[in-house]
Amino acid sequence: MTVLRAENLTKRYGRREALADCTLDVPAGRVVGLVGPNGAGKTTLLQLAVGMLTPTAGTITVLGGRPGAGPDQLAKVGFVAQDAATYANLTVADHLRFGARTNPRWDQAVAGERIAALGLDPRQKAGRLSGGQRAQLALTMAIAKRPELLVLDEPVASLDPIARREFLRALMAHTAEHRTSVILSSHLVSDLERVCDHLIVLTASRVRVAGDVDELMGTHYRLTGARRDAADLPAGAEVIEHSATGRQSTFVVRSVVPIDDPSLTVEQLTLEELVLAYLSRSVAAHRPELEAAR
Ligand SMILES: Nc1ncnc2c1ncn2[C@@H]1O[C@H](COP(=O)(O)OP(=O)(O)OP(=O)(O)O)[C@@H](O)[C@H]1O
Repeated sequence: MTVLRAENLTKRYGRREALADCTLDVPAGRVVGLVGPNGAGKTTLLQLAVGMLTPTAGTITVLGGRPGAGPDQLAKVGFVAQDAATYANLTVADHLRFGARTNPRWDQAVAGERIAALGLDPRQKAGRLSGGQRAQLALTMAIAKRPELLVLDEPVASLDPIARREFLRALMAHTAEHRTSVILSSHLVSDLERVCDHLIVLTASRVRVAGDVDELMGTHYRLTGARRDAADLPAGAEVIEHSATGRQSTFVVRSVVPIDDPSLTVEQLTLEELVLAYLSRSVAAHRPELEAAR
């Protein structure tokens, strides 16, 4: 089953393209990491997925339905926005009561346990919580809804390192137990490396690469050897990043067939290195003088 399918999905604000020609097919049951620089279009894609925005062109379906189309669709998707929106004048307990009234599959036990484990005072008003505590409250609301898909826009950005680790651990435990699909955006690639099994890299409004992490790790390589042009690499190797020092060339390539060239040293990449290669390619494309100087 597909959790999110997008075909030529485009969102424009006037003449500015926030997302362009995005085609994706994300299988269910994955924890998807959405990564890209500021302004790449991550929030736009997530808001299209939950129905807060409508496409300018193209289509998007989530769990087989149109995002935001009616109560059934809304109940299936939990969303935590970048600013972890909560109601400043409502207490933590009010939030849980509100969640129980408005969500048909609400799990009060899960909500209560999480609030207790976090040490949050149920009588505290949300406006008096710290940014990180508000993020935790918003995540609790989203989890207790028992959604089939959790969409989290930079959920750990406001958390300290320990809280971040706990947050991701709780998220993983929950998704494993309830088989929830998750799409989360983050700038912290090392966090994504720990928790994600599917990756989408978005730069300058476009999807640069998307796929299961295992598949991506098995088709990307670092090649090092005597200085040469990209044209002299084995057939089928798509160059993602290229640098040269003195007599040596280094390439990050994507290739579906194994690289068999004794004049090259072939190494596996970490997920972080793979992501950085795509991000730096996008920087080079926007600053051609950098590429020329390499
Ligand atoms: N309401 C809006 N009106 C006009 N332009 C917008 C609007 N919302 C977003 N944009 C533009 O769309 C582009 C993508 O924005 P988006 O918020 O999706 O990026 P992002 O990848 O989530 O960035 P960040 O990592 O900084 O949160 C940006 O150029 C942004 O300025």
